[in-house]
Amino acid sequence: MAFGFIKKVFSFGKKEVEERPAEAGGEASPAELTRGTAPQPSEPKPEPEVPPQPEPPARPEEPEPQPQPPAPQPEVPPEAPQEPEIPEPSPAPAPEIPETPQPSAVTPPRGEEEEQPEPVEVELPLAADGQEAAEAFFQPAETVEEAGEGQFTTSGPLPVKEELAPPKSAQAEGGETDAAASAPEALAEALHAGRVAVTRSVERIAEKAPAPAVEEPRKPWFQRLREGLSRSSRELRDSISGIFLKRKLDEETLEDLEDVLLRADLGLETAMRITDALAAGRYGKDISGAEVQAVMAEEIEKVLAPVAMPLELDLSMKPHVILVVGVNGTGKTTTIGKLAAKLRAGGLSVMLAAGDTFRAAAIEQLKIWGERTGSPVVSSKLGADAAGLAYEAYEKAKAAGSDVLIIDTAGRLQNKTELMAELEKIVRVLRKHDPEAPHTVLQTLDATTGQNALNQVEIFRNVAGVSGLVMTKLDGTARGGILVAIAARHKLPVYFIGVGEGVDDLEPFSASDFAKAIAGVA
Ligand SMILES: Nc1nc2c(ncn2[C@@H]2O[C@H](COP(=O)(O)OP(=O)(O)OP(=O)(O)O)[C@@H](O)[C@H]2O)c(=O)[nH]1
Repeated sequence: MAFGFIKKVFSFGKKEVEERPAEAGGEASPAELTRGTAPQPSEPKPEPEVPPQPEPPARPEEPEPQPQPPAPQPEVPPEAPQEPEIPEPSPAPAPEIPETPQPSAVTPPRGEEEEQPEPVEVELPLAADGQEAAEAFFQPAETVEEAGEGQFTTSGPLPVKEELAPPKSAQAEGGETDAAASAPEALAEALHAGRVAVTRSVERIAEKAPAPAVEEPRKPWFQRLREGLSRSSRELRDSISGIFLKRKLDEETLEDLEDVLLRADLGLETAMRITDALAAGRYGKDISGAEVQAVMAEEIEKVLAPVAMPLELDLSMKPHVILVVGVNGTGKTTTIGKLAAKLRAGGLSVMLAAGDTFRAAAIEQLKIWGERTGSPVVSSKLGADAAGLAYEAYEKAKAAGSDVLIIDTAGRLQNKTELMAELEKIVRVLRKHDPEAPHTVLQTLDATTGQNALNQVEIFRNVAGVSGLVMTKLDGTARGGILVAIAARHKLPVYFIGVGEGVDDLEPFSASDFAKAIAGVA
C-alpha cells in the first residue's frame, strides 16, 4: 500500500520510471533492501512497532535505500517509516485513508468525524492517471497556490474550518514541516478520492455517501382529489366570501351565488338546489362564506349520492363483457388497465381486446397494461375491423374461460356517424354470442374538460347505451363541477374516479368525499 503511495507521490515530480526500482539485475527495491537480499517468504513479516519519528526535511531526490528498517521517506510522512512492512513491491490498492495514522507526534483526542470533513472548497477533477490528477489539482492557480515547502494556500478568502485543518498540535510542534508533509499526503489521497478541502493546508474530504434516492411518499388519493379540485373549490370559496362579505342573504346575493355556481359547472339544477336550501333557513340573515360552503357541500352530496355506486359484475355471464367507450384521450385504455388490475387482484381472469384499431399507440398501450396485469390481449392489425376483433375476442375469452372481457374502443367524436356505426356494429356482433352483451358499458370522462363532458355523455349514451361513468384525471387541474351536473341530468352511476396514471389510481366514487373536496370543506 505504502509503496504504491510513494510511487504516486514521486510521479508527481518525476517520471514514474525514475523511481521504479530496476526489476531484473538492477538495484533491489527499497523494500528488498530493507529486508536484505535473501528471497522473502510471501507472507509479510510483522515488523516491530516503530515509534513515531520526527519528520525529516523533504528531499526532492530519490532516497537511498537504507538497510535499517524505519528509514523515513521524504515527502511521504505517514507511510515512509512503515515501508519495511510492504510485502510486495507491486502497486498496492489505494490507501485506506481513515486507517492511516497521523504523523503528528502528539495526537489529540479526535473523533472519527475529524477525518471526514464536510465542506468542499476545491473540487478535484478525477483522473485515472495519477500524474494527470496531480496536474489538474495544481492547475487553478487563482484558488490554490504553492506556498513553498509543499504547503498550499488559498489566494481567496476561503473559510477555514477547524476540523479540516491539520491538528493544532501538529502545526504548532511540527510547524512547516508537518504542514509540508501533510500536503503530499492530501495530494496522494486526493488522487484516489478526488476531493480536497483547502484551508491552511490541503486535506482530503471524505466522499459523502450519495444520499439514498428518497421516493416521494405517495399522496393519499383523497389528497390528490382535493388538489385536483382545488382550483374549482378555491374559485368557489373566493367568490362566495366576496359575495357574502357584509351582505345579508337576499335576492341579490342569491342571484350572485347562482352565477358563481353555474360558472363552476355545477349546473342549473344543482345551483338552484343550493340557493333554495340557503334561502329556506337563512333568508334576510347574515351568513358567512363558510356557512354557504357547508350548505353547498351538503346539497352536492345529495345530488351525487344516488349515482355513487359500486360496479357490479354479473359473472353468471361468462365472459362478462365490459365495453369501454369515450372520446380519445379521456383515459379509456388507462382505466381498462387499472380495472383489469383490480379484477385480477380479486382473483378474476380477465381478457382485454384492443378495439381501438385506429391508433397503433392505443394497441401497444393496451398490450402493456395486459402484461402488467397478467391479462391476455386480443389485438389485430392497425385499421382492422373493430367489430370483427370484438367478435373474435369474445370467442377467445369464452374458450379460455375468462371471467371478464374488457373491450377498448376508438373515440373519434369528430366523425359521429362513423363512430356510431362502429359502436353499433360491435354491439351487434357481440350479441350474436350473447344477446345481453355487452353487459356493462363504461364511459370515461376527462375531468379537465368542463362543459364538453356533458355533451359527450349525451352522445355516447345514445350511441353505445352507456351504463356507467368513470371520471378520470381528477388529480390534475380538474373542473369537477361538471360531474355534479352530469349526475343531476343523466343520473348515470359513477363507479370510479381516476386520480393518477398509476395502476392503483382508480378509486370508487364517493359522493361525500367529492362534495367536500369541491366545496372546499374539511
Ligand atoms: N393524471 C391522470 N392522467 C390520466 C388518468 N387517466 C388517464 N390518464 C392519462 O391520459 C392520457 C390518455 O389516456 P388514455 O388511456 O390513452 O386515453 P384513451 O381514451 O384510451 O385515448 P385513446 O387511446 O387516444 O383513445 C394518458 O397519458 C393517460 O396516462 C388519470 O386519472 N389521471
